[in-house]
Amino acid sequence: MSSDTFSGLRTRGLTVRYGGVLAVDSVDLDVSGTGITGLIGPNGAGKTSLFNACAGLVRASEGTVELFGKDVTRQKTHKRARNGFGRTFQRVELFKTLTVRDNVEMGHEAAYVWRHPYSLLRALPSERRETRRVAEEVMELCQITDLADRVAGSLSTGEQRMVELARVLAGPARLLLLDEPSSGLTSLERGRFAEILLDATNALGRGVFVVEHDMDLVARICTNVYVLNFGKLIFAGSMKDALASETVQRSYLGESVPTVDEAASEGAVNA
Ligand SMILES: Nc1ncnc2c1ncn2[C@@H]1O[C@H](COP(=O)(O)OP(=O)(O)OP(=O)(O)O)[C@@H](O)[C@H]1O
Repeated sequence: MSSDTFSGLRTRGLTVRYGGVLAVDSVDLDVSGTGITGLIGPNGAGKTSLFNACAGLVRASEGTVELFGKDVTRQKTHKRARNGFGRTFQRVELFKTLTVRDNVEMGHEAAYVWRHPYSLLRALPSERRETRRVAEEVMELCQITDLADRVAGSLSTGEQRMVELARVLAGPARLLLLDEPSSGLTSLERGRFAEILLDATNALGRGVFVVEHDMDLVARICTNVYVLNFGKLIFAGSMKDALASETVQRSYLGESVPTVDEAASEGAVNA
């Protein structure tokens, strides 16, 4: 691995095997801690396995994972979270019986628990004030302030996705790993999600690494993209170049990938 410090997520030779199945084959990533980077590929390409190996949910068979200059390859998930990772899952995972505000505040309180576990019982008044301030700020950015007192379980999937985003933004993570955030959303909701994600991560200076099947959404929000096929990286570069790449088009044969012209005509490519 090169010794220079990289501000984001860097993997070298990252490999994941499940018994005889080679799910991720010696992948090198340099995902910036700013802007939005996509990870795409056909079903079974190894995207979730790669994501999980980065977050520490799956053990790397070989290779290294570095986060903001720190080698986290042997660290457990919660330690990687302390080093800057935030994560959302394919299925929305909120505390369904709590209010939206409580869910979002919990994203912020997690940072205090690491510093002093007693905060679970009693937070300092200054911590409570800061938690409330941050929660209000991210709810505003995610346009869910009017839902703050609603119970999370009573919301639509689209609304719950925004709460999930607000919760991870309320935390200390510098790089957010979003696993298919548009899953279960209508096309109208996807457009709104894209706008809010771009604005909120820009405003807060966070980086995003996103696995997403919806190519229109990927083309709209991602500056750079990695493409996996059969566990191997087959493309790494700008979104514009990915849309123009024959290799990428071939790996998606049968799936709907917007052409460069289509993406540009929608004002989509975020170069
Ligand atoms: N726990 C597991 N045990 C054995 N094989 C697995 C396991 N998880 C994934 N695989 C296999 O590893 C390969 C990559 O799977 P993975 O879920 O990472 O791909 P993916 O690109 O995320 O797919 P999808 O887009 O369908 O979610 C596939 O061949 C899959 O069958």
